[in-house]
Amino acid sequence: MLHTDLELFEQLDFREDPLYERIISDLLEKKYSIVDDFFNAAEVGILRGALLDKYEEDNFKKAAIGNRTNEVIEKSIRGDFILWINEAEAGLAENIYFKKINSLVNYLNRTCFMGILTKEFHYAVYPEGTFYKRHLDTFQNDGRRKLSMVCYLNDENWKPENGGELAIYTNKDGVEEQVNVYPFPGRVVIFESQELEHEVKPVKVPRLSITGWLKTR
Ligand SMILES: O=C(O)CCC(=O)C(=O)O
Ligand SMILES: [Fe+2]
Repeated sequence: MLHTDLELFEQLDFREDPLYERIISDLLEKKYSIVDDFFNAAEVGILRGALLDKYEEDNFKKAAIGNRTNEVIEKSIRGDFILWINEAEAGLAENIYFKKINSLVNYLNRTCFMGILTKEFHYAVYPEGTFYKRHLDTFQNDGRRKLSMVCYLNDENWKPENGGELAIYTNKDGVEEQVNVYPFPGRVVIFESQELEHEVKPVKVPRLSITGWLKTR
């Protein structure tokens, strides 16, 4: 087999990353992965500050269901407010975010041929009393969504009693199981968009996050 110098260089350059390897094996095994402290407290603080500034400037809009050209606002299904993030216009906070996400995406593309070409992310605020009923993310009519990623930006005092847990419904040999993921700050949950139904339980204290999708086209 012939190698160009570049290919050889890329192989030498490759370093196995234990965290990313764990995410990949979780995804293969159970279709989801939960990583605590994907973002550290300082990073979460910066991201939360950026989110709150934009929220207070009234830049968020009620989230809709359906795809982006055929949106319907349905409060009985979801009650969050969102702001799409444009990577080309990313500020300091968003750059911190994308740096880490891009590193993961590069690793996934390099090691498991996932072919992730595009991403889309939005900030989300779930005010008190809101929720997002059980759904599949392809419900958004977007079959290109492969992996869903949610990063929680709540403050360090977040308690399970605040509600707003993400319930992921898994299926083991035809038996459904519910996995509850509490939205602790810095935690990231990644799951297969087309495989796992999930819901956000009613929140009792405003709940902050960045949600996004890694897509094949
Ligand atoms: O915020 C979460 O935990 C999940 C949000 C979600 O399911 C979505 O936006 O599609
Ligand atoms: Fe979802």
